[in-house]
Amino acid sequence: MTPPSPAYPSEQQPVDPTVQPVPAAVTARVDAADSTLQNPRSAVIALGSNMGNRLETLQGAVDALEDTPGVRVKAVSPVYETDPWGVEPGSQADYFNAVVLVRTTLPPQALLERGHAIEEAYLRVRAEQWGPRTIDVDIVAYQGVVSADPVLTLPHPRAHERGFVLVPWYDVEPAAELPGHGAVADLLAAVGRDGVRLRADVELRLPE
Ligand SMILES: Nc1ncnc2c1ncn2[C@@H]1O[C@H](COP(=O)(O)OP(=O)(O)OP(=O)(O)O)[C@@H](O)[C@H]1O
Ligand SMILES: Nc1nc2c(c(=O)[nH]1)N=C(CO)CN2
Repeated sequence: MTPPSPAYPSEQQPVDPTVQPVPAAVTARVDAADSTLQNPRSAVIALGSNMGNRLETLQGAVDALEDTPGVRVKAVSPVYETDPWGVEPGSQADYFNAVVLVRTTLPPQALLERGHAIEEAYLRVRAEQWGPRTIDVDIVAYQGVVSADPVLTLPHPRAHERGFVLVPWYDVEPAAELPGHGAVADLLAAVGRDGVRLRADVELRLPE
């Protein structure tokens, strides 16, 4: 009878058969996430609502962003009441719009997913493009990132032509630049403030 073979070959370290080698791509992703954690990025988020209690919903979205691990809300713009953009005039209720500046250790895709989760929490229905909604959370810009990926296009592909984004963004960050498009101040001068009215009687709270 042959003797049982030793548990480990005598000249080698014990090998745990349940441990798989970590692929280099995974190591690179973990390292990249580590460096993001130590180095928060700034992002600009546009909020819009034209169904239900618009102010309460916008405030809920601001609070939900602040409650997100890895997201700090740094500034919240005044609230603007705006004509629905991109649709037949009078076909939808007016929007409340605002812009939020955040610092985040989340990568762009995770920030988008958080935005979608907030939309779902407010029972947003995606029935038609530019249709009415309880809440819309758009990532306008993420640091200087430029990407044509349709799942997350950065900067937002239509931000530069939307007064309802540029007006509140300019309020909270007058020197801002939209990557690939130039200064927000110049874009705003070109687009104008038509259909974007300050609602000085309401305001969003910056979470403590
Ligand atoms: N920068 C971005 N911010 C938010 N969503 C984006 C962005 N870039 C691409 N998307 C994608 O766009 C898809 C449609 O988004 P959404 O339903 O909010 O469009 P919309 O608000 O009707 O129109 P618009 O994109 O013109 O604001 C989302 O599922 C998302 O994956
Ligand atoms: N005024 C206004 N119009 C819009 C808005 C919005 O937030 N405000 N969002 C849209 C799709 O993102 C389409 N049209």
